[in-house]
Amino acid sequence: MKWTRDARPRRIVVISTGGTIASRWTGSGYAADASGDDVVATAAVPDHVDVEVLDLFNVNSSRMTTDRQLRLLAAVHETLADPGVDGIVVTHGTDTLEESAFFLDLHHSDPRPVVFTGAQRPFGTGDGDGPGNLYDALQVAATVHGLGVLVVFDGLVHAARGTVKTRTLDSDPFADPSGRRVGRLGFGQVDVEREPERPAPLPLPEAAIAAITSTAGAADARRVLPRVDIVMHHSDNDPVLFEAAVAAGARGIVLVGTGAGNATPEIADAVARAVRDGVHVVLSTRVASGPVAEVYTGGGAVDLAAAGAVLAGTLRPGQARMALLAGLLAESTSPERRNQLLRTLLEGPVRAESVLAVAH
Ligand SMILES: NC(=O)C[C@H](N)C(=O)O
Repeated sequence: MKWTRDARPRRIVVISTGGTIASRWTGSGYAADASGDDVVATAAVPDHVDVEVLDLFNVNSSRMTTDRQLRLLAAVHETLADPGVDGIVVTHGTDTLEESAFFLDLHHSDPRPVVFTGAQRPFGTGDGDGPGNLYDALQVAATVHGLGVLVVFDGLVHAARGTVKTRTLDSDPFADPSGRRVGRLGFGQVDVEREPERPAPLPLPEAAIAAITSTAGAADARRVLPRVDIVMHHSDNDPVLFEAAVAAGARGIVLVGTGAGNATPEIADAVARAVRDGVHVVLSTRVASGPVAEVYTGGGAVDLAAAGAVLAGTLRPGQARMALLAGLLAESTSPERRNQLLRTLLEGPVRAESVLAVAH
């Protein structure tokens, strides 16, 4: 379906958070530095679009934190409280863009779009890709609705869910390795090829947002924000790092298995102990695409699931961690209900069961 727009002026708010699109040379490397106004000034603005800028923070996105992601979620929510706003563009570093975009998508209940974009080449360079990406993101934010949180990069439109950074430096760094993109841009139109599948949005995590904005500050936030770790399996791995995460106070751990989500009997025992102690474990994979699936025993996903791990579907580890974090931040009464919620948040369009049905 092709989306176009009439001449009614659209009000789009650009929320600036840093990344390469705002990065300048510091003398020893690039670092986020330029303001949101400066970033917007580099780009052409589509016809009939009025842009307002909100400078939220300015970091390279490898320095993203739960605290900052909650601030971003709250800023989006407050911005959309104004019915005169037509859409939002978030400029963000590409390293963890997939995490913030998905975290926001899990909580996004408004038909107005939130569009993430950034750059692979730095601010103010002649060959920079930031200005073009920002133009496209403004175009999409002013044109579509009802598609949730989107990622616009290099002329392509992706759903937040499932889309990850698949190339470190290319100008086309994002893709869903297990699915299809949402669409593409061209000649003032947005061509939407599929509608993203999204679970029912979660309510805003009010207690966590109150904690990070409270005067009690960091101490309060540490008490409320759950620690969620990622531990990767490999040949010769033992449970030491997994157990270190439990000892550090993790309330959730993403276990990144090999293959379709496999590890060892010793890791499966460690998972069972952690789950018994109230830690939520999600099983993802270090393979680039495809779902985790209960195929193998002897420490494989069959045993990890029996030990209490919840399978991450086709979500890669960073996004599986976001679903786990969102599940832990949501009000819930019992571990069983939370696991049920996690299954809903993790489950994507490609379901392991259907793959297994073919495999048997
Ligand atoms: N291209 C980028 O934006 C990478 C950058 N290091 C970041 O994520 O902030």
